[in-house]
Amino acid sequence: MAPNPPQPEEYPESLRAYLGVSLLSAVSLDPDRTIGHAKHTDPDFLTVLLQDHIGGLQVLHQGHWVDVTPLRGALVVNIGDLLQLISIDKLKSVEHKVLAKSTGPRISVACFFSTHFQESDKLYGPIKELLTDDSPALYKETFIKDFVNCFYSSGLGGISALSQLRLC
Ligand SMILES: O=C(O)CCC(=O)C(=O)O
Ligand SMILES: [Fe+2]
Repeated sequence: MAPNPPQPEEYPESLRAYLGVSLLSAVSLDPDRTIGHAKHTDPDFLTVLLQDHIGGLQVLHQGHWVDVTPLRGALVVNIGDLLQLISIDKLKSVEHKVLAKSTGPRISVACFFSTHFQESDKLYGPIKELLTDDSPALYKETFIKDFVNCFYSSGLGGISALSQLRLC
């Protein structure tokens, strides 16, 4: 029998404080009902994606949309906006979208790492150790709840929540 997965309160404190807990969400796309999932970056720290064999996920790479080949059992790890914010652009969130395929309905399982599922009054800004004269702060500090609210009020494809916090 598979062991029970650790519960969020069992995660190491350092991981919980930075990346938060995860939310699992199944995303299904039926080609008869939709053309896909609009382009966006994820408003979290990391997203781990399990896909099926249908495919459809594309990432923007050097100005071109590139298909992510669906590999059975492979996990796709996307960097989210909050990791870009705290790493002051050392790690960049990936723009992605999903196209519905005529070959059939598609199911993916996304695990979003963020802290907005728990009450927190922590302000997120640049990791202090990364700040130097050549690498100054690029974004205003933010509460995760404000960041996520901004993401949802901008809508997919709108002005990203991250760019609204950009200092220069
Ligand atoms: O279904 C996928 O492969 C990606 C879904 C996604 O980008 C999201 O839920 O943020
Ligand atoms: Fe996404």
